[in-house]
Amino acid sequence: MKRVVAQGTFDILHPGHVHYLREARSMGDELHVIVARSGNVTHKSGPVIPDQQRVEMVSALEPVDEARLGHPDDIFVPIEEIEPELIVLGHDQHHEDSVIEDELNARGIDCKVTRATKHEAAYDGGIMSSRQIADRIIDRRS
Ligand SMILES: Cc1cc2nc3c(=O)[nH]c(=O)nc-3n(C[C@H](O)[C@H](O)[C@H](O)COP(=O)(O)O)c2cc1C
Ligand SMILES: Nc1ncnc2c1ncn2[C@@H]1O[C@H](COP(=O)(O)OP(=O)(O)OP(=O)(O)O)[C@@H](O)[C@H]1O
Repeated sequence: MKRVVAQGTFDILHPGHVHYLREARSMGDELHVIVARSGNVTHKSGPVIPDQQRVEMVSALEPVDEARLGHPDDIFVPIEEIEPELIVLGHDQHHEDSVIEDELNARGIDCKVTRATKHEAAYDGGIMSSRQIADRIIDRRS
């Protein structure tokens, strides 16, 4: 069984998320998803959907075998628990591949890191970003 890990905020779901999770799942036999705690989403506006609700929605997606809320302080704790062979970073995730690889090595975790591809909308008007969906809601409701 090759376990693969994907991760992210997954605030307002869209086809870009489905693409990423399908691609990550295709790289192994079992897909585990770590959902970022809102307190750890500091590089952009925090999610509007509560932590447990984002986990519930990600768990319901077809490529996902298991989704869990991330650790509050140490992002490598769930990795140590899951013991994946591969971590699949999203195409635009701000984490540096080499920094994660170095920390995995430092902790003696035998796990590779790769990056997924970007998904473009397959039709006119598709919105492939939670932030853009939120912006449109604000725009249309104000
Ligand atoms: C390998 C890895 C493990 C992560 N584990 C956690 C975690 O345990 N807890 C958490 O809150 N976020 C975790 N994250 C999420 C990030 O710290 C960051 O919040 C996440 O990339 C969300 O931003 P994004 O949706 O823009 O990618 C992890 C990210 C990576 C790459
Ligand atoms: N269009 C897309 N194509 C491929 N992967 C995507 C796409 N959008 C998001 N992802 C991936 O899904 C994971 C979770 O993404 P995230 O929750 O940051 O969504 P987002 O829509 O990019 O958010 P925001 O618009 O708020 O920045 C990340 O690994 C990200 O790279």
